[in-house]
Amino acid sequence: METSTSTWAAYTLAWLATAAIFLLSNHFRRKKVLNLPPGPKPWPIIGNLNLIGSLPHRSLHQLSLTYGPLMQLRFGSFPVVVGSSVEMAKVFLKTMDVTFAGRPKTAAGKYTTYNYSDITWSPYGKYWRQARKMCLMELFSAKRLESYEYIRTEEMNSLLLELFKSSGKPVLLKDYLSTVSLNVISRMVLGKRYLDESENSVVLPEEFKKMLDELFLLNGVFNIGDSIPWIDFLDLQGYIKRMKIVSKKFDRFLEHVLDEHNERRRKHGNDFVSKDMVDVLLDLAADPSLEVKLERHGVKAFTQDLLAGGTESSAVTVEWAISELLNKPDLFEKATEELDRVIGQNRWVKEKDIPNLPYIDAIVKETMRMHPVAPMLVPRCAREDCKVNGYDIQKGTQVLVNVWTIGRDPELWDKPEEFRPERFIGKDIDVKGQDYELLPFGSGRRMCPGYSLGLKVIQSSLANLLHGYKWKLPSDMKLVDLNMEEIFGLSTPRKIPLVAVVEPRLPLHLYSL
Ligand code: HEM
Repeated sequence: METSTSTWAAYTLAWLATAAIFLLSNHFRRKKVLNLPPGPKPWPIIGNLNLIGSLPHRSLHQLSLTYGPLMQLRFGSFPVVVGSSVEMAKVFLKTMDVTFAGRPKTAAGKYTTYNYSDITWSPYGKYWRQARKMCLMELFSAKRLESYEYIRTEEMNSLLLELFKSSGKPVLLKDYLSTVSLNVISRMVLGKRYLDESENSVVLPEEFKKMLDELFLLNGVFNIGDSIPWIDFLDLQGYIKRMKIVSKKFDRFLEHVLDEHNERRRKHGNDFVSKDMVDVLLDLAADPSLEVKLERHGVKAFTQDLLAGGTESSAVTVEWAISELLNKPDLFEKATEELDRVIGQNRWVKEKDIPNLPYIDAIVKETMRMHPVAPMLVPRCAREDCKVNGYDIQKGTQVLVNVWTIGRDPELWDKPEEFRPERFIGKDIDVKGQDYELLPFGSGRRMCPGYSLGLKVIQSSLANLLHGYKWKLPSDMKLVDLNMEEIFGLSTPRKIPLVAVVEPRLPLHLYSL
């Protein structure tokens, strides 16, 4: 009996030893065979998170100077690959776009976008493809954008009037800009300003702007729990708590919007005509032929994406443009010389004038080169194991394309630290995802679907702000005091919002719009 027990024990031991050797050898063979891109050595548990500061695009830029344009790091337990050159951007966003068209799973996607039901965070697949088709055919078609031009003009006029009322006094520019963007997008998406105090709204405009700022920040931050999942429940930075709070506030607002839209639909019966983007989304949600059903939470998630995407980014870009120009007064002169020559002193700039204003266009491009709203785009994710430049990239690896680094590459740009719009004059470089040295909207399948709306709002607000007003810093501030630092989130605004003083520069009758 004793002999048979010890025989069994010996058998089991031998079996376990063989299994362990097999598993270990497999593990080492796999490790040896994988040829990962170069990168800093990761620490246990935290990986390379210790190397990432509060401005991650700058930290990764520094690392890329050591490890090259294709490097691999570990954020906690997850591999992250960073592309920092035109060639790498082309590989990730063009040549191998389908492979890298995924998005990583993040707490932000889960808690703030109805469990990845929006466009930005939804995984690559039928649902997302259908969403993009809706954007292309319905929401952002040239015809639809044109049909909303009158909204953009009315809102622009009210910005120009409001600024006139504050002439000579210090103004917080971003507040004015985000009001215009919010009103434009709100009227296009929701059918009315909604956030007017006079409209008895569920959320006041100031509160809504704070909600958007919070949403943008939380969608861009490095939440440690995303990288080290087993401590996720501790919510060490408190971000998840904040995500839940902000998404509850959005949900209350979006529920109200959908109820009102459905009520209007019921009231008009068969005579109902869709007039805004929520109507279009509700039409699609009711369409039985849709390949993937669009549920109520999907309509809410899309609506939130459109409101968020459309408000913050344009305001941030115009604020940076004016800040850079304040730093270089001679550029103001060049811009106003062009405006006076092309538009004249007796009218405001219209959207159709933009193609005739190459210097304004160059200022916008130069601002987007130096201050891309999303300096590393929105993270992508490898959908399968693959090879890039001979290196192995494993399925699930997060991919960042550092367009901030590309914008500072001295081999591409002469004196890249200088704000010089002239560099774009006579050059055939555009921002629409075809020229990989300038990708403020990304490129490829996941490129920003709202880019043409964003560009229209940015170009015409900047042109009119420069045409209609002289800009200076408040009298108690000198140029050297103008802090040009940024903060990181899903957008990258000025750390200290710009305060400036405006004086009208056109005949006064033009300001009674
Ligand atoms: C200055 C204006 C804007 C800038 C700089 C900007 C920038 C970007 C960038 C860099 C991306 C990620 C692209 C990628 O992953 O390759 C993106 C995605 C997106 N943007 Fe924009 N955007 C702007 C305006 C807008 C507007 C006006 C809207 C909608 C009203 C919008 C909606 C979106 C959406 C829904 C996505 C996610 C696309 C997807 O994952 O398929 N954006 N944007």
